[in-house]
Amino acid sequence: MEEEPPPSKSWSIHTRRDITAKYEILERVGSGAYSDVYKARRRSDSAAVALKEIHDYQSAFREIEALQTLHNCPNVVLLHEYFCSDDEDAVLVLEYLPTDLAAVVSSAKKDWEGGITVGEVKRWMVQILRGVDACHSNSIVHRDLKPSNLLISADGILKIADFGQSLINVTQWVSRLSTDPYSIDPPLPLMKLNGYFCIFIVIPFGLSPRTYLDVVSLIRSMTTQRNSFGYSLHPKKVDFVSTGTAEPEDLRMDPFHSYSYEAENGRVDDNGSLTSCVGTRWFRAPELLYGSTNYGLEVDLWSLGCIFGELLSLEPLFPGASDIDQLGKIFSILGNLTEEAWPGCVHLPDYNIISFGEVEKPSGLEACLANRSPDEILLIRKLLSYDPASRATAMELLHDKYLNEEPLPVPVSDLRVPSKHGSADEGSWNESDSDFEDFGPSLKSLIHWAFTNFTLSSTQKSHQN
Ligand SMILES: Nc1ncnc2c1ncn2[C@@H]1O[C@H](COP(=O)(O)OP(=O)(O)OP(=O)(O)O)[C@@H](O)[C@H]1O
Repeated sequence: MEEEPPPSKSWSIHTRRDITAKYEILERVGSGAYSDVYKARRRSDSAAVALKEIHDYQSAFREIEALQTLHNCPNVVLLHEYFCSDDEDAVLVLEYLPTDLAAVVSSAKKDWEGGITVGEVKRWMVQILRGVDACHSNSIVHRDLKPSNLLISADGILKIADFGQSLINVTQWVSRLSTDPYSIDPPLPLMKLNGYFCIFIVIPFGLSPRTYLDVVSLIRSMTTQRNSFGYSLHPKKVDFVSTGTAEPEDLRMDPFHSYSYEAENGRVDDNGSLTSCVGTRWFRAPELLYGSTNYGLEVDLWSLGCIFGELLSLEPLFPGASDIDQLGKIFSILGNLTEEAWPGCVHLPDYNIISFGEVEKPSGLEACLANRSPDEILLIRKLLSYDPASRATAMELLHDKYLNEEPLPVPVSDLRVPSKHGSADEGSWNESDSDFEDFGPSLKSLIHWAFTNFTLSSTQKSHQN
């Protein structure tokens, strides 16, 4: 009798000998816009791992770069290893984390009398802030912070995951350029940041995944040497940033901005136009909703405000059904976005394109966070500031009075950790839009962009001097 083909046959990951030799694939545990995630058992020691098969190579590279940079951060998911070849999807081997913060909120809402205790809320917040602080200290913008991307181990350790949209904040580095990249022969853009030399490389579109990663590891493994300008590169003090997936014109405006087609209901926008859509709508900062192309790490801080608000109220703060509705929901609570609230906001690309009626009496955060203490509301307000520069940083919040006074954060071992289940909210998370990257043109024009920017920075610097 002919044998039934195993159901796994259609899953490409099951045909990957290099992977199946080391890991026994057990079941699919999740999927996102770019990936399928499987639970697996490592054959050598039976440890549970997650195999994340990423169908978009740019997203895979971003995630690999970010997780390598953040390796050993206790509140960031651990990347054990990855598999990558020219003609197959990248597969990341991650520590397996069985649940997430969305499940905590959902369980608290449905099953926990009194919801999440203040001590628990504080412990979740501290863990999230530590993870975000690690990202931001490494100039990594996550850009898609939301409860379902905050994974949790069975013993209550929260870890930030899904760095597929993350980017290194090139703008910040370029503006802090303190050496002349043109003095290096052969020309290699070199930046110095906090005593670290950073090499700026432009990755051309079309480079095969294998070659890309070879280039990356070559740069990482550079040994100590003196270049013609007299700077020595220490292997542990060399990092790199890469880009190369957008039009040079676009990059000129925003080096780390990911231009994308916004997918609504699983399809590309009717007009097919490029948008500045990153992150999940409910957690998206107003500057992004208004099409900003020079945003910074602060977009994550707005998302944190939304996440913390949800931890306190067990409801999403701004559950917008479209981008316009999203802004409408924000204004109805916080008031209109005006020059008074954020000087310069009128210059946001879409500010004069989208108009809203005046909200005479915004309901205020107090209305959404009924029964919460003034300190809790104040903490959320520090994050949900319209002016990105006024948002509290993750480090500042870790020192916030609220988190350091009684009741103190409970020990991690006292946290209630629900198993992950199909919650009522799940559809809502999935409802979030996703981005499909558009890859850009030639290496030559990208390099041109990089050098133009470096010229500007150098010129600005010499003017200052
Ligand atoms: N390390 C892990 N351990 C256990 N499950 C995981 C892990 N990583 C991801 N998952 C599961 O897989 C799902 C999809 O993963 P992830 O969010 O990283 O993918 P994505 O394609 O980038 O998703 P999104 O559409 O949200 O951007 C997660 O919601 C989670 O359920």
